[in-house]
Amino acid sequence: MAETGGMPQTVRVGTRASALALTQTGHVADALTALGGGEHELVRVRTDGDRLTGSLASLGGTGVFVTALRDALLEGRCDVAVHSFKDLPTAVSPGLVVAAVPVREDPRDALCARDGRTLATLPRGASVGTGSPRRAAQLRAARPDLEVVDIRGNVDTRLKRIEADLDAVVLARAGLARLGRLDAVTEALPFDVMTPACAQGALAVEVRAEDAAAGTPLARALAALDHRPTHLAVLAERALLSRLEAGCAAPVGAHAHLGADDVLTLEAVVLRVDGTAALRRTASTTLAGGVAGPDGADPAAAAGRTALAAAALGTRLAEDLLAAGAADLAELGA
Ligand SMILES: NCc1[nH]cc(CCC(=O)O)c1CC(=O)O
Repeated sequence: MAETGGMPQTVRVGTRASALALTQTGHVADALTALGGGEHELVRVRTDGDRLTGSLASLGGTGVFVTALRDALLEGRCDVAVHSFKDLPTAVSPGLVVAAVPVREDPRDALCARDGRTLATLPRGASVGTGSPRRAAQLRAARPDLEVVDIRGNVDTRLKRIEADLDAVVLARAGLARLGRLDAVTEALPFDVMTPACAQGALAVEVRAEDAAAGTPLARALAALDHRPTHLAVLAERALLSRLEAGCAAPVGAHAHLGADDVLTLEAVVLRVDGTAALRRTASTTLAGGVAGPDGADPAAAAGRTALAAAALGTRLAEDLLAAGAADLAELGA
C-alpha cells in the first residue's frame, strides 16, 4: 500500500456486490481497522460469477467469483480482497498472498426444510435443492429416495425456493450465519453425513505480496487477524483438493481440525456423483514445534515449516485416496 508523506492512505478493501460478500468483507475491514490497520473504504468489484446466471459447472468451474477481485488487487484498484476461501482456486496467484485467515465459522452444511423437517424426517421422494455435486452425492448416499434438484443463485434466492417449489435446500451454515439467516436452518448436518467443502466457512484475506511483508500497520493488522488453527486446517484441506486435481465442483469433502497437543486431523470423502459409492479416509500429523513455532526460533521460518507440515498431511491423504481409486470413482479430471 502506498504511503504519502508518512501518512498511511485509506485501505481500499475490494468486495463483490452480493449481500454475503458485503457482510463478510465489512466484518474483515472493520476488524483490520480495529487492529490498527488504518481507516478503510469498501470498493465494489463486479465479477463474472455475479453477472452470469448459468450453472456453476458450465461457467468453467473454479474461480469465477475470484478473478475480477484479483485483477483489481493486481491493478492497484484495491489493497485488500476478501474471498470465501472455498471459492478460491487452489493454484497460486503470482504476486498475491493470503495474508490472513480469520477464525472459521461453523463449517457444516445446513438443511433448510419446510415444516421443520430434518434429513431423517423429510417425506419420501422429497425435493431438495443444491447446485453442488458434493452435496448432491452425499444427499443421495443418505437418502436415495430424494429428488435432488439443481439450483442456482444467491442465498436469498435459494431460500425462497422452499416456499415456492422445493421441500428443502442445503446451504453452508456459515453463509446463513453471516447473513443473519440461521432461523432458516432446520438441521446442521453432521460431518459423517455431509462432509463440508474444503475451506467451507473460512475467509481468505488476500493482498499484494509486497504489502504482506512490508511491516506497515496493515501488515501488522493482517498478522493479528490471522487465526493460525483455522489457517493450518484450511491449508491441509486445500492441499488435498489440489493433489486430487479437483475443483470446488468435484464430489469431494474434507474437514481438518487442530486438536490438543498440536495434532492436526484431516478427514476426507470422495464420492461417486450418484452417491452409490464413497471412499472415506482420515489421517493425522503432529505439528512439530507447536502451532506458533518454538520459542526463540525464527518465527517466520517456524510458521513456514508448520504450514508445510499441514499441507503435507493433505497431500498424503489425497495420495491414499488416489491409490484407492478416487480419480475413477469421482471422475476427477474427466
Ligand atoms: N459457492 C458459494 C458459496 N461460497 C461461500 C459460501 C458461504 C459459506 C462459506 O463461507 O463457506 C457460499 C454459499 C453456500 O455454499 O451455501
